[in-house]
Amino acid sequence: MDSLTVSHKLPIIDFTKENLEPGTNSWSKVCKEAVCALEEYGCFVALSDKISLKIHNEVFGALEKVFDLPIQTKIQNKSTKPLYGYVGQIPFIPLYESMGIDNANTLEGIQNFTNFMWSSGNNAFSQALLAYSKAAAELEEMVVRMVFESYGVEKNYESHIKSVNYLARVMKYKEAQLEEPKLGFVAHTDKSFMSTIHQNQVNGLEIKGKDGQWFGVELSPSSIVVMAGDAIMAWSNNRIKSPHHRVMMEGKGERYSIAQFSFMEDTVMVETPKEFVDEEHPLKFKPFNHLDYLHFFSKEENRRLECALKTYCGV
Ligand SMILES: O=C(O)CCC(=O)C(=O)O
Ligand SMILES: [Fe+2]
Repeated sequence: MDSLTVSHKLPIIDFTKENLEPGTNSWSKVCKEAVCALEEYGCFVALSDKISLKIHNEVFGALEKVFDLPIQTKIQNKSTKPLYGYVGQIPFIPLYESMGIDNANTLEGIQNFTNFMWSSGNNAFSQALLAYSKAAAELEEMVVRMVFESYGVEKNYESHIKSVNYLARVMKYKEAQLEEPKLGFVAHTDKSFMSTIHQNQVNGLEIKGKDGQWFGVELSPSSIVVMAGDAIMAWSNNRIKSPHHRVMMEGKGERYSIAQFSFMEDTVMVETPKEFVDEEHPLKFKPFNHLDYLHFFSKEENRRLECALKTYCGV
């Protein structure tokens, strides 16, 4: 990183306040901070008491165990949905390995995954992941509610939440050896509506600011990054932009992280509410099916587009 990068710091927003309920002063304050940060950076760090130290320790203990399984077992993590299965052994990002757990905030979703990894399941793993996934989903839902409220479309919130599924991607990054490239994962924007990212004690996530500068994010055990994906960018008619981010393994130790992505169900379209469109703000993106967008992005020829969303459904 060059010296200019210290000029940015991702906003840290405190979600641990007591009675953080809609209608309270603390809610309005956090709401303002969250929407401001999303509009400026596309993401922020949330301090959350939903992620207790117990949940944090158990989830990363569980991740170490699953990544220790033989590669033949890990590649059993497959899905009919594109980009939902095992990813690893990629020559240009040799430090990276990850697996996907669909419907991660339900016991059924997690057990479906554990039954492929361990012939008789793994209850400790399932419970640890489920506790984390539910807490992260609750935090995301709170942020989504704040966004809908502050843009005056809270009437759409309940139906939005009912149409969301969560994919958790669990990740392991090996420590980069001397002379080895440090790139853990390539620069990209998330294809989700929104994402949450949590890590063990090893940093590595970097965000690209609006001015093009990359800067690092330092996280404590109770902090989670909340990040806008391409779908909220389309939904919000570009008010919130999905930020470019990457992982650089500069430090010591193995990094484990868990990114949880919300995707809209197949039965609904990602669509900009009419409230966001007027003469001054013409419609930027046509309505689209979220899974179809993933199919589009998963094609090799579309992976390096500057803005896949614009190519896919830009007006
Ligand atoms: O590991 C991380 O911190 C980020 C991973 C990520 O950006 C992703 O999986 O989309
Ligand atoms: Fe990402």
